[in-house]
Amino acid sequence: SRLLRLLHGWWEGLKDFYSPNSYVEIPEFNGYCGVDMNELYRSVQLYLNSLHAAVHSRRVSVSRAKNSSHLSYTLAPDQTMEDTFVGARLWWTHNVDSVPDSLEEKRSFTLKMKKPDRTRILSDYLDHVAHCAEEYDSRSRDRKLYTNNGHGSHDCGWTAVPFRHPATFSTLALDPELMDAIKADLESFGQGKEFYHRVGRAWKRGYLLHGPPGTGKSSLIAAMANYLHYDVYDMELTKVTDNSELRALLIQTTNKSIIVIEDIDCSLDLTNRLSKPPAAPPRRLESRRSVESLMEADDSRVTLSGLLNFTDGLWSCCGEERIIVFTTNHKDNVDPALIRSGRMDMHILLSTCGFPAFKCLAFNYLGIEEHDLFSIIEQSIQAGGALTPAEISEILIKHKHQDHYLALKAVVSALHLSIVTTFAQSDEPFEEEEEEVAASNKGEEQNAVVDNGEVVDVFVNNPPVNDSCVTKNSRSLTWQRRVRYLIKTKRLCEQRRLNHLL
Ligand SMILES: Nc1ncnc2c1ncn2[C@@H]1O[C@H](COP(=O)(O)OP(=O)(O)OP(=O)(O)O)[C@@H](O)[C@H]1O
Repeated sequence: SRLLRLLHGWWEGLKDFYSPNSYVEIPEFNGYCGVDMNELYRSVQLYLNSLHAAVHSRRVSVSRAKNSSHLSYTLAPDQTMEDTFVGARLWWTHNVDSVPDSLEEKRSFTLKMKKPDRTRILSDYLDHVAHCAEEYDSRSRDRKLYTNNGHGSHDCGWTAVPFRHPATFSTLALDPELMDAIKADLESFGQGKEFYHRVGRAWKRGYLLHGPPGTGKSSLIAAMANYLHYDVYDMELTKVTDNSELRALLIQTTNKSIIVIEDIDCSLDLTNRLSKPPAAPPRRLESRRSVESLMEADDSRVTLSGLLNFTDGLWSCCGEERIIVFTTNHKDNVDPALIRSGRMDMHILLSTCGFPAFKCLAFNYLGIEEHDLFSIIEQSIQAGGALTPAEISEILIKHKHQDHYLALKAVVSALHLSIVTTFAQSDEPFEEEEEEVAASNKGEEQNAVVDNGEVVDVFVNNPPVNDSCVTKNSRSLTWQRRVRYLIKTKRLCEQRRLNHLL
């Protein structure tokens, strides 16, 4: 058989010599032992998949991984597919040979091209294949949502589920300028490989999302992950035993991922750099690990310096293309060291719904782009009506089977209620002149009543937003001031009812 192999090799060599074509073999494994996977083989597989092997070749193998929503196509054995690159024609063939006395198979791709093209394009073409494969992989693979299960052992690491959050930048109700700024920042980060290498910085970026509950911090993270096709690592800091476990978790994260620590201000007492006990246990700290654990030596818990190292120490550079996101409802409660520029590069304030953001929600939930009540809603927001996107979404969901008018009227009522609530809580004094004018608007108190816990007010059908009264000295008194005055004098709703409402 040795002689036969020699003759075969000699014959193949002779054929190659006289053939106008050149052949490149790309085996699945490097060497003969079958353990060292050849990255290029996988790249070719992905590349051919990206060229829609299913369409361009007569016979393909199709597979789907467990829990995956994607079909994966590969050239069937002995099938060939043509490609072109800078004017050259190339042919890929998939070879699958059975290994004698074994159930295993030996797989490889053969690339055929004209001999002159080999020196001209081969190296560039293979770079192109690897690059396209990487792109395709990051766009088409199923992404994962990881969480640290926190059983206390250092090797427990992360557990993953498929990441299928539907939030995208088009479903997100956000100020358009802010949205554009975030998208531009993400894009420049995603394409920043060369830049980060050139300036000697780790290819990572930090975002601090802050704002009241229900303003879309989690939704924005999901939209960012969907936009960049990244995995998400949702780190529960209270489940991390100490700094070395934190480091171990960091090392296990993959490139192209977003590492999220939500509610950073109440995950742990990180403002306490010295080992003194905190005044009160942090809100979400488990009782077992509360005060006592914080009093222990630094290396037995997660400390601020551990977290600082996590975000920008040497270990944070062990991967590439990673984003770290902190969220908080109270930015002031977060240690400034943790969110200084360089660690948290972009601070994003998410707050109550502006009018463009409201329009986005109205389109998403009701499918409308315009409505007569929109102008009242816009004016009500300008007048101080403050509802979070979560609150507006709730109202729209509740009324989604009703007439659009009723749904939007409910939004107007809620906006006015929020104004009334704010004014009722304010103790800003009125000027005498304002009181005088407000008191003369008797009609309003008749119409503006509280009915069954809902504000049924004149403003819905008869928007008073721009309808300001003019005082004797030609000073205008806005309707908001009148509402405030009416509340103050208990004409709008007597205190008892207001209390009930609030
Ligand atoms: N900006 C937004 N655009 C679209 N929907 C939003 C937005 N903000 C909130 N929502 C809706 O409200 C729900 C809650 O929002 P989300 O969890 O993102 O808020 P959050 O700011 O992270 O709140 P928390 O601080 O309590 O975690 C979401 O499921 C989403 O439907």
